[in-house]
Amino acid sequence: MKKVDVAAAVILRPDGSFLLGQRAPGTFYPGYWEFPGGKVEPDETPREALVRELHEELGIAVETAHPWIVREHVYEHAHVRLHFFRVVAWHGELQDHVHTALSWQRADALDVAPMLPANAPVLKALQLPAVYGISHAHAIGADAQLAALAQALQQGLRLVQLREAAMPELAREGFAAQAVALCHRHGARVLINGDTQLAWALGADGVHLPVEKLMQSRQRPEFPLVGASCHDAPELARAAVLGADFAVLGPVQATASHPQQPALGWEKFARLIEYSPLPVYALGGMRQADLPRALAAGAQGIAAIRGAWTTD
Ligand SMILES: Nc1nc2c([nH]c(=O)n2[C@@H]2O[C@H](COP(=O)(O)OP(=O)(O)OP(=O)(O)O)[C@@H](O)[C@H]2O)c(=O)[nH]1
Repeated sequence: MKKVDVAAAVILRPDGSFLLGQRAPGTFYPGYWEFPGGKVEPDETPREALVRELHEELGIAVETAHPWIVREHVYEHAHVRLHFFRVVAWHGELQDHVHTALSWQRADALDVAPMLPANAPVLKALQLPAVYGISHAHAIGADAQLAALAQALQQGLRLVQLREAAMPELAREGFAAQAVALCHRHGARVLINGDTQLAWALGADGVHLPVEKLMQSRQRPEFPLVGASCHDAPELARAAVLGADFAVLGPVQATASHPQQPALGWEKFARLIEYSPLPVYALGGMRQADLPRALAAGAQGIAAIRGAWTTD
Protein backbone atom coordinates (compact mmCIF):
# COMPACT_ATOMS: atom_id res chain seq x y z
CA MET A 1 0.00 0.00 0.00
CA LYS A 2 1.29 3.46 -0.87
CA LYS A 3 2.35 5.64 2.05
CA VAL A 4 0.32 8.80 2.51
CA ASP A 5 2.00 11.68 4.34
CA VAL A 6 -0.30 13.61 6.66
CA ALA A 7 0.40 16.74 8.72
CA ALA A 8 -1.35 16.71 12.11
CA ALA A 9 -1.52 19.61 14.56
CA VAL A 10 -1.46 19.47 18.32
CA ILE A 11 -2.73 23.00 18.87
CA LEU A 12 -1.71 23.77 22.45
CA ARG A 13 -2.99 26.39 24.85
CA PRO A 14 -0.76 27.57 27.70
CA ASP A 15 -2.73 25.43 30.20
CA GLY A 16 -1.69 22.28 28.27
CA SER A 17 -5.08 21.63 26.65
CA PHE A 18 -5.19 20.86 22.92
CA LEU A 19 -7.78 20.87 20.19
CA LEU A 20 -9.48 17.78 18.77
CA GLY A 21 -12.01 17.62 15.95
CA GLN A 22 -14.68 15.01 15.35
CA ARG A 23 -14.66 13.51 11.86
CA ALA A 24 -17.74 14.27 9.79
CA PRO A 25 -20.21 11.75 8.33
CA GLY A 26 -19.19 10.42 4.92
CA THR A 27 -15.42 10.25 5.70
CA PHE A 28 -13.41 7.21 6.84
CA TYR A 29 -13.98 6.65 10.55
CA PRO A 30 -16.89 9.08 10.91
CA GLY A 31 -17.50 10.24 14.47
CA TYR A 32 -13.88 9.51 15.53
CA TRP A 33 -11.78 12.28 17.04
CA GLU A 34 -8.55 13.48 15.44
CA PHE A 35 -6.00 16.24 15.52
CA PRO A 36 -6.72 18.86 12.87
CA GLY A 37 -4.68 18.40 9.72
CA GLY A 38 -4.67 16.58 6.41
CA LYS A 39 -2.73 15.10 3.54
CA VAL A 40 0.56 16.58 2.37
CA GLU A 41 0.27 17.55 -1.31
CA PRO A 42 3.04 16.35 -3.69
CA ASP A 43 4.64 19.81 -3.93
CA GLU A 44 4.53 20.53 -0.18
CA THR A 45 6.61 19.91 2.92
CA PRO A 46 4.71 18.62 5.96
CA ARG A 47 5.07 22.06 7.57
CA GLU A 48 3.59 23.78 4.53
CA ALA A 49 0.70 21.31 4.55
CA LEU A 50 0.13 22.01 8.23
CA VAL A 51 -0.08 25.77 7.67
CA ARG A 52 -2.44 25.34 4.69
CA GLU A 53 -4.70 22.80 6.41
CA LEU A 54 -5.11 24.88 9.57
CA HIS A 55 -5.99 27.87 7.46
CA GLU A 56 -8.50 25.91 5.35
CA GLU A 57 -10.01 23.82 8.16
CA LEU A 58 -9.98 26.23 11.07
CA GLY A 59 -9.34 29.69 9.63
CA ILE A 60 -6.22 30.24 11.77
CA ALA A 61 -2.71 31.37 10.84
CA VAL A 62 0.14 29.37 12.39
CA GLU A 63 2.86 31.48 14.02
CA THR A 64 4.99 28.86 15.80
CA ALA A 65 4.87 25.12 15.12
CA HIS A 66 7.51 22.76 16.51
CA PRO A 67 8.07 19.50 14.65
CA TRP A 68 7.41 16.63 17.03
CA ILE A 69 6.88 12.90 16.42
CA VAL A 70 6.17 10.96 13.21
CA ARG A 71 3.92 7.91 13.49
CA GLU A 72 2.90 5.38 10.87
CA HIS A 73 -0.34 3.43 10.89
CA VAL A 74 -1.85 0.98 8.43
CA TYR A 75 -5.59 1.42 7.98
CA GLU A 76 -7.82 -0.61 5.67
CA HIS A 77 -7.94 2.37 3.30
CA ALA A 78 -4.39 3.73 3.59
CA HIS A 79 -0.91 3.47 5.11
CA VAL A 80 -0.51 6.87 6.73
CA ARG A 81 2.63 8.58 7.97
CA LEU A 82 1.52 11.26 10.39
CA HIS A 83 3.86 14.21 10.90
CA PHE A 84 2.84 15.73 14.22
CA PHE A 85 3.60 19.34 15.05
CA ARG A 86 2.99 21.17 18.31
CA VAL A 87 1.42 24.50 17.42
CA VAL A 88 2.09 26.87 20.31
CA ALA A 89 1.28 30.25 18.72
CA TRP A 90 -1.33 31.19 16.11
CA HIS A 91 -3.75 33.99 15.39
CA GLY A 92 -7.27 34.30 14.08
CA GLU A 93 -10.67 33.23 15.36
CA LEU A 94 -11.27 29.42 15.30
CA GLN A 95 -13.90 28.70 12.66
CA ASP A 96 -14.36 25.04 11.87
CA HIS A 97 -15.09 24.14 8.26
CA VAL A 98 -14.79 20.34 8.25
CA HIS A 99 -15.55 18.72 11.61
CA THR A 100 -18.83 17.84 13.32
CA ALA A 101 -17.49 19.31 16.56
CA LEU A 102 -14.34 20.73 18.14
CA SER A 103 -13.22 20.17 21.71
CA TRP A 104 -10.33 21.36 23.92
CA GLN A 105 -9.01 18.33 25.76
CA ARG A 106 -6.33 17.30 28.24
CA ALA A 107 -4.26 14.15 27.69
CA ASP A 108 -4.70 12.96 31.29
CA ALA A 109 -8.47 13.57 31.35
CA LEU A 110 -9.80 12.92 27.89
CA ASP A 111 -13.60 13.05 27.80
CA VAL A 112 -14.30 12.50 24.09
CA ALA A 113 -14.21 9.13 22.31
CA PRO A 114 -13.33 7.26 20.22
CA MET A 115 -9.96 8.54 19.04
CA LEU A 116 -8.58 7.51 15.64
CA PRO A 117 -6.65 4.26 16.27
CA ALA A 118 -3.27 5.77 15.31
CA ASN A 119 -3.49 8.36 18.06
CA ALA A 120 -3.28 6.42 21.34
CA PRO A 121 0.52 6.68 21.72
CA VAL A 122 0.28 10.36 20.86
CA LEU A 123 -1.91 10.97 23.89
CA LYS A 124 0.63 9.20 26.08
CA ALA A 125 3.43 11.34 24.63
CA LEU A 126 1.38 14.46 25.34
CA GLN A 127 1.52 13.61 29.04
CA LEU A 128 5.29 13.95 29.11
CA PRO A 129 6.61 17.27 30.43
CA ALA A 130 9.29 19.43 28.81
CA VAL A 131 11.96 18.79 31.44
CA TYR A 132 13.38 15.45 32.60
CA GLY A 133 15.55 15.84 35.70
CA ILE A 134 18.30 13.27 36.28
CA SER A 135 19.77 12.76 39.73
CA HIS A 136 23.45 12.74 40.63
CA ALA A 137 23.43 11.96 44.33
CA HIS A 138 26.60 9.91 43.77
CA ALA A 139 28.37 13.19 42.98
CA ILE A 140 26.76 15.70 45.35
CA GLY A 141 25.57 13.42 48.19
CA ALA A 142 22.12 12.03 48.99
CA ASP A 143 21.06 14.87 51.30
CA ALA A 144 22.04 17.60 48.86
CA GLN A 145 20.28 15.76 46.03
CA LEU A 146 17.09 15.30 48.06
CA ALA A 147 17.06 18.99 48.96
CA ALA A 148 17.60 19.97 45.32
CA LEU A 149 14.89 17.53 44.24
CA ALA A 150 12.40 18.96 46.74
CA GLN A 151 13.06 22.45 45.45
CA ALA A 152 12.80 21.49 41.78
CA LEU A 153 9.54 19.61 42.42
CA GLN A 154 8.21 22.69 44.18
CA GLN A 155 9.07 24.66 41.06
CA GLY A 156 7.18 22.27 38.80
CA LEU A 157 9.53 19.42 37.80
CA ARG A 158 7.28 16.44 36.93
CA LEU A 159 9.58 13.74 35.53
CA VAL A 160 12.64 12.41 37.31
CA GLN A 161 15.25 9.72 36.69
CA LEU A 162 17.26 8.30 39.56
CA ARG A 163 20.62 7.49 37.97
CA GLU A 164 22.75 6.20 40.80
CA ALA A 165 24.57 3.08 39.59
CA ALA A 166 27.76 4.55 41.08
CA MET A 167 26.36 4.55 44.63
CA PRO A 168 26.93 1.60 47.01
CA GLU A 169 23.83 -0.63 47.04
CA LEU A 170 22.47 0.12 50.50
CA ALA A 171 22.93 3.85 50.21
CA ARG A 172 21.40 3.78 46.73
CA GLU A 173 18.29 1.96 47.91
CA GLY A 174 17.84 4.28 50.86
CA PHE A 175 18.22 7.35 48.69
CA ALA A 176 15.89 5.97 46.00
CA ALA A 177 13.16 5.12 48.52
CA GLN A 178 13.16 8.72 49.80
CA ALA A 179 13.35 10.23 46.32
CA VAL A 180 10.44 8.11 44.98
CA ALA A 181 8.27 9.10 47.96
CA LEU A 182 9.18 12.77 47.51
CA CYS A 183 8.35 12.71 43.78
CA HIS A 184 5.01 11.02 44.41
CA ARG A 185 4.08 13.56 47.08
CA HIS A 186 4.44 16.22 44.38
CA GLY A 187 2.56 14.28 41.70
CA ALA A 188 5.77 13.75 39.70
CA ARG A 189 6.66 10.49 37.96
CA VAL A 190 9.97 8.83 38.70
CA LEU A 191 12.03 6.22 36.84
CA ILE A 192 14.90 4.14 38.15
CA ASN A 193 17.91 3.82 35.86
CA GLY A 194 18.69 0.22 34.96
CA ASP A 195 17.24 -1.55 37.98
CA THR A 196 13.88 -3.18 37.33
CA GLN A 197 13.77 -4.92 40.70
CA LEU A 198 14.39 -1.77 42.65
CA ALA A 199 11.77 0.03 40.57
CA TRP A 200 9.23 -2.67 41.45
CA ALA A 201 10.21 -2.74 45.11
CA LEU A 202 9.82 1.03 45.49
CA GLY A 203 6.68 1.45 43.40
CA ALA A 204 8.45 3.70 40.89
CA ASP A 205 6.58 4.65 37.72
CA GLY A 206 9.07 2.95 35.47
CA VAL A 207 12.61 2.19 34.44
CA HIS A 208 15.07 4.10 32.34
CA LEU A 209 17.21 1.78 30.20
CA PRO A 210 20.90 2.61 29.79
CA VAL A 211 22.25 1.77 26.31
CA GLU A 212 23.52 -1.76 27.14
CA LYS A 213 20.17 -2.73 28.69
CA LEU A 214 18.29 -1.19 25.76
CA MET A 215 20.28 -3.23 23.23
CA GLN A 216 19.97 -6.47 25.25
CA SER A 217 16.26 -6.25 26.12
CA ARG A 218 13.97 -8.47 24.09
CA GLN A 219 10.80 -7.19 25.71
CA ARG A 220 9.57 -3.90 27.04
CA PRO A 221 9.83 -3.96 30.84
CA GLU A 222 6.34 -4.07 32.33
CA PHE A 223 6.00 -0.59 33.76
CA PRO A 224 3.71 2.28 32.92
CA LEU A 225 6.69 4.33 31.76
CA VAL A 226 9.89 3.21 30.02
CA GLY A 227 12.64 5.58 28.89
CA ALA A 228 15.86 4.75 27.03
CA SER A 229 19.27 6.37 26.56
CA CYS A 230 20.46 6.68 22.97
CA HIS A 231 23.44 8.17 21.14
CA ASP A 232 22.78 7.29 17.50
CA ALA A 233 20.21 6.18 14.93
CA PRO A 234 20.39 2.39 15.59
CA GLU A 235 19.82 2.95 19.30
CA LEU A 236 16.85 5.25 18.63
CA ALA A 237 15.42 2.61 16.30
CA ARG A 238 15.86 -0.04 18.98
CA ALA A 239 14.02 2.10 21.56
CA ALA A 240 11.11 2.43 19.14
CA VAL A 241 10.98 -1.31 18.36
CA LEU A 242 11.07 -2.15 22.05
CA GLY A 243 8.09 0.12 22.59
CA ALA A 244 9.75 2.59 24.97
CA ASP A 245 7.68 5.67 25.74
CA PHE A 246 10.49 8.11 25.10
CA ALA A 247 14.20 8.34 24.41
CA VAL A 248 16.98 10.60 25.56
CA LEU A 249 19.55 11.50 22.91
CA GLY A 250 22.93 13.07 23.47
CA PRO A 251 25.27 14.52 24.23
CA VAL A 252 24.09 17.54 22.25
CA GLN A 253 26.85 19.60 23.84
CA ALA A 254 30.08 18.47 25.52
CA THR A 255 29.57 17.88 29.26
CA ALA A 256 31.62 17.49 32.40
CA SER A 257 29.83 14.22 33.27
CA HIS A 258 30.63 12.52 29.91
CA PRO A 259 33.84 14.15 28.62
CA GLN A 260 34.75 11.11 26.46
CA GLN A 261 31.67 11.35 24.21
CA PRO A 262 31.81 13.67 21.19
CA ALA A 263 28.98 16.21 21.06
CA LEU A 264 26.30 15.86 18.37
CA GLY A 265 25.40 19.53 18.03
CA TRP A 266 21.84 20.71 17.36
CA GLU A 267 21.81 20.08 13.62
CA LYS A 268 22.74 16.44 13.90
CA PHE A 269 20.36 16.03 16.84
CA ALA A 270 17.50 17.41 14.73
CA ARG A 271 18.40 15.16 11.79
CA LEU A 272 18.59 12.03 13.96
CA ILE A 273 15.12 12.55 15.42
CA GLU A 274 13.44 13.84 12.25
CA TYR A 275 11.30 10.73 11.75
CA SER A 276 11.26 9.49 15.34
CA PRO A 277 7.99 7.88 16.43
CA LEU A 278 9.08 8.43 20.04
CA PRO A 279 9.36 11.75 21.82
CA VAL A 280 13.05 12.49 22.40
CA TYR A 281 14.68 14.62 25.09
CA ALA A 282 17.92 16.44 24.33
CA LEU A 283 20.71 15.61 26.79
CA GLY A 284 24.17 17.01 27.40
CA GLY A 285 24.91 20.39 28.94
CA MET A 286 21.24 21.36 28.92
CA ARG A 287 19.86 24.26 30.95
CA GLN A 288 16.37 25.80 31.00
CA ALA A 289 17.60 28.41 28.53
CA ASP A 290 18.17 25.63 25.95
CA LEU A 291 14.52 24.58 25.94
CA PRO A 292 13.34 26.80 23.04
CA ARG A 293 16.23 25.52 20.92
CA ALA A 294 15.41 21.91 21.80
CA LEU A 295 11.72 22.35 20.93
CA ALA A 296 12.58 23.98 17.63
CA ALA A 297 14.82 20.98 16.83
CA GLY A 298 11.85 18.64 17.31
CA ALA A 299 12.60 17.48 20.85
CA GLN A 300 10.10 16.69 23.57
CA GLY A 301 12.23 18.90 25.78
CA ILE A 302 15.49 18.77 27.70
CA ALA A 303 16.99 16.15 30.01
CA ALA A 304 19.42 17.59 32.49
CA ILE A 305 21.72 16.37 35.22
CA ARG A 306 23.42 19.51 36.53
CA GLY A 307 20.95 21.88 34.90
CA ALA A 308 17.89 20.39 36.61
CA TRP A 309 19.00 21.12 40.16
CA THR A 310 19.03 24.67 41.29
CA THR A 311 20.95 24.30 44.54
CA ASP A 312 24.20 22.61 43.46
N1 LIG B 1 -6.02 14.91 10.39
C1 LIG B 1 -5.71 13.78 10.99
N2 LIG B 1 -5.64 12.62 10.30
C2 LIG B 1 -5.35 11.52 10.98
C3 LIG B 1 -5.09 11.52 12.38
N3 LIG B 1 -4.82 10.26 12.79
C4 LIG B 1 -4.91 9.46 11.70
O1 LIG B 1 -4.73 8.25 11.67
N4 LIG B 1 -5.23 10.21 10.57
C5 LIG B 1 -5.40 9.67 9.23
O2 LIG B 1 -4.71 10.46 8.27
C6 LIG B 1 -5.49 10.71 7.13
C7 LIG B 1 -5.84 12.17 7.06
O3 LIG B 1 -6.20 12.52 5.83
P1 LIG B 1 -7.29 13.66 5.52
O4 LIG B 1 -7.97 14.11 6.77
O5 LIG B 1 -6.65 14.67 4.67
O6 LIG B 1 -8.21 12.90 4.57
P2 LIG B 1 -9.48 12.02 4.78
O7 LIG B 1 -9.10 10.59 4.92
O8 LIG B 1 -10.35 12.58 5.85
O9 LIG B 1 -10.25 12.23 3.41
P3 LIG B 1 -9.91 12.81 1.96
O10 LIG B 1 -9.52 11.59 1.18
O11 LIG B 1 -11.18 13.39 1.54
O12 LIG B 1 -8.84 13.81 2.03
C8 LIG B 1 -6.74 9.87 7.27
O13 LIG B 1 -6.54 8.60 6.71
C9 LIG B 1 -6.85 9.72 8.80
O14 LIG B 1 -7.53 8.54 9.16
C10 LIG B 1 -5.19 12.73 13.08
O15 LIG B 1 -5.01 12.81 14.29
N5 LIG B 1 -5.50 13.83 12.34
